[in-house]
Amino acid sequence: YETISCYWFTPMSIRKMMEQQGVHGPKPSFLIGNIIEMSSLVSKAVSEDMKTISHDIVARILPHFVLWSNQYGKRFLYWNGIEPRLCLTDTALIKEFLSKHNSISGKSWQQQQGSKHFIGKGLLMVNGEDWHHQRHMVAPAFMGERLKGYGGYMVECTKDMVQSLKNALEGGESEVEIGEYLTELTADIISRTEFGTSYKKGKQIFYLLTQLQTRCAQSTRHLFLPGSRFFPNKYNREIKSMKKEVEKLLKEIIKGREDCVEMGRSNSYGNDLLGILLDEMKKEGGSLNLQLVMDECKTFFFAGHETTALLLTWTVMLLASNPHWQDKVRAEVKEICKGETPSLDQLSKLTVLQMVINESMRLYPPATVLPRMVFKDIVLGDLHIPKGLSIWIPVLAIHHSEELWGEDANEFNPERFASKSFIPGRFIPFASGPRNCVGQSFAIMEAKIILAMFISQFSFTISESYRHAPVVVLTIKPKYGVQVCLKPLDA
Ligand code: HEM
Repeated sequence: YETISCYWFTPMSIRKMMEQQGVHGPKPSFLIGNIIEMSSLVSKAVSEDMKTISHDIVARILPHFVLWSNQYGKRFLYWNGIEPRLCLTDTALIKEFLSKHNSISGKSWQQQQGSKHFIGKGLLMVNGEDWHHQRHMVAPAFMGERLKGYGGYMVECTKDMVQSLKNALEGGESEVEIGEYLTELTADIISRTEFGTSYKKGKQIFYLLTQLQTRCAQSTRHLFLPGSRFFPNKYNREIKSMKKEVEKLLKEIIKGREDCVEMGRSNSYGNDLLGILLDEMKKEGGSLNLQLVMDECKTFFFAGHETTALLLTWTVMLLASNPHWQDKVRAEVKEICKGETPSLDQLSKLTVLQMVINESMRLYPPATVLPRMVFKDIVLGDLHIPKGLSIWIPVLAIHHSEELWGEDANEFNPERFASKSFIPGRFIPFASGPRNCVGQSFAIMEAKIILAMFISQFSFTISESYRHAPVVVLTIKPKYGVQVCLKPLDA
């Protein structure tokens, strides 16, 4: 009875309840919901590259949203397998939901299962009390003086990237795929932030983790099918051995720190994120165990590495194809930083750069959707939301809405961020409310340092070989990377 109730009665009663409130949507098929329709719409939409560099990408990335919102209105209900999802684009309701109902909503079972082998019970995937506790423990690592302390790593790592780009140019290359360089750079930075001097081993761990993430995504593709996690799976053995390898390396770093303290060579576990986690693990009554420390390290790499690399890659693409804005940013950096590497005080004065970064995250938000499951019945505006319903916030569609941003919503126009008075809730690249991105200030500081240093060393144009083809694989990516032609400015 429980199984039938879980797979049939409960979803159907949720559907009926939402229909009574005027929320309709596409008819679901038994067990698979609307998954087949969704994936065929998406594969058709991305089957061809875009003909020009147009930012009108909602119909390409979220074709199901476009189809169903035209058919059923701004709020509609669709089914990810047996999981009913309410699509919500009303910015006032989104703001209310993310700020007021955080304690009784969170990550769904499907999301947790899909990521359990690579980030386990780290901050991104936990709910309730565990989330509250973990968030309060790690948040100080990304605030105030500690945050400022990471600036030096960011500058050092960026200098290395600038040097490798110069070497590539001297070696005869005039065109580079900038995404590769920026991904390597953000991996370096997060590895130093987490592991300090052990960052080389940290990076080795993270390479393995990236492979593990791909394997986990492949092996959980059918998770929406009830019982599928028990199916024999060709990836399972590989996942197990990669996970073991990652955790063996993490344990080696942790053991090294413990030995240093025990032998009296150091009186603390370190000033980096790992140090904070180990302090909590070692303190009397501390709530962390070794597994959680490792899950948290993996989570921060996963959440903070690719997102920032993509923000940077899309921003370079936008500046390469909008030379007027590239010149404006360069002039600002020159005026404020006077040819030196940017200091932390100068970063807040780089307002044109901040406007460009915002516009880049508006057009290409690395996290295109925010799914949150509701664990208790709630009232949200005029809607009664039953427990078990997922709220699905299509960030990309909200960021491109003409109703919210005006007729030029699909154009690159950083000027729109010159005024700070914009409707709350319509710009949410880092989510909002208590469960927003804990690394938001870190990411902005990192992006500003890297872009300021890059733009004062090189001028760049988009290469003829660049093919505009944004696709979503968890985050929004350029399918073939971003090829730019670089010219060193000091040449
Ligand atoms: C441009 C860069 C970034 C973007 C656009 C971004 C975006 C987001 C978003 C939208 C969320 C909410 C996800 C959800 O609840 O479903 C999130 C959460 C999170 N982000 Fe970021 N992020 C960025 C960079 C970073 C960095 C650099 C770090 C770490 C150093 C980081 C660590 C995290 C963590 C740990 C969470 C989970 C927070 C929680 O659940 O309490 N992020 N991020």
